[in-house]
Amino acid sequence: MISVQNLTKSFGDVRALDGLTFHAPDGQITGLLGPNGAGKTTCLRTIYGLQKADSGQALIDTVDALLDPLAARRLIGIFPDKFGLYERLTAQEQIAFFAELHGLKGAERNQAVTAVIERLGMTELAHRRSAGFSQGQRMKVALAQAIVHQPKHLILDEPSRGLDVMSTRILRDLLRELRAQGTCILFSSHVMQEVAALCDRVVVVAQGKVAAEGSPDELCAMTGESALEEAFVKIIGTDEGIAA
Ligand SMILES: Nc1ncnc2c1ncn2[C@@H]1O[C@H](COP(=O)(O)OP(=O)(O)OP(=O)(O)O)[C@@H](O)[C@H]1O
Repeated sequence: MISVQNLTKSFGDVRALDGLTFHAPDGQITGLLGPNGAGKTTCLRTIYGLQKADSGQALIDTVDALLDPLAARRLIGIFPDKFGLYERLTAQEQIAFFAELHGLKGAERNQAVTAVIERLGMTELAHRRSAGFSQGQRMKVALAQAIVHQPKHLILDEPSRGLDVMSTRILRDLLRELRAQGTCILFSSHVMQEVAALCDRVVVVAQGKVAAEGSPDELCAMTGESALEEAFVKIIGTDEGIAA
């Protein structure tokens, strides 16, 4: 479970997070939906312990990410907004490196790496260096890195950007499978279709705070709209920064 309480964060005059509070339960996919600049990435970076909030609390199970960012990170798999790969490493070496960072060693590490490569259908890529990989191939390596240690929590920042239909489907199938296994999945997006297709719960963020939350159906009912896109526009009062 990931729980965010009253997070605030300012960059100079910009208030990126302004008392953000929400809860992402285990075994559910929670989507942070908001226009450009709403504070989604800042929130995810805070939960992952990459950024210190000015005040508030981000709990991963019982671990406070602001007090103990390293412990928080161990409980989470992260699919970041910009995934840099080590171009000289093969996909397999790259994934093994991340497995080691998460404390897996020897036979346990090798088994975990082989399992994730098979699960994501990457066998043909495994021994190729990542220089020259397509966007979809890069996505698979980044995803494999994020889940190789079988984290109980998975955070994804705009996961389907730049992906073709096949890669998007692989990603969605995997997220649904992980949800069924009880993983707490939190992802940010400003793509309406992605959120409507995947999320059990949607947290609508605008100007660093929660503007509304609920299932896609609840948000539609709340606003008297039949489509999530229209509901969203009604909630935040503009369609700027949102993709269908
Ligand atoms: N390191 C930083 N320095 C200065 N301002 C920042 C920094 N990081 C974020 N901001 C500002 O904080 C606000 C929230 O940014 P954030 O990246 O969290 O939004 P977002 O919802 O992820 O947007 P997008 O959908 O465009 O990625 C924006 O106004 C942004 O310009």
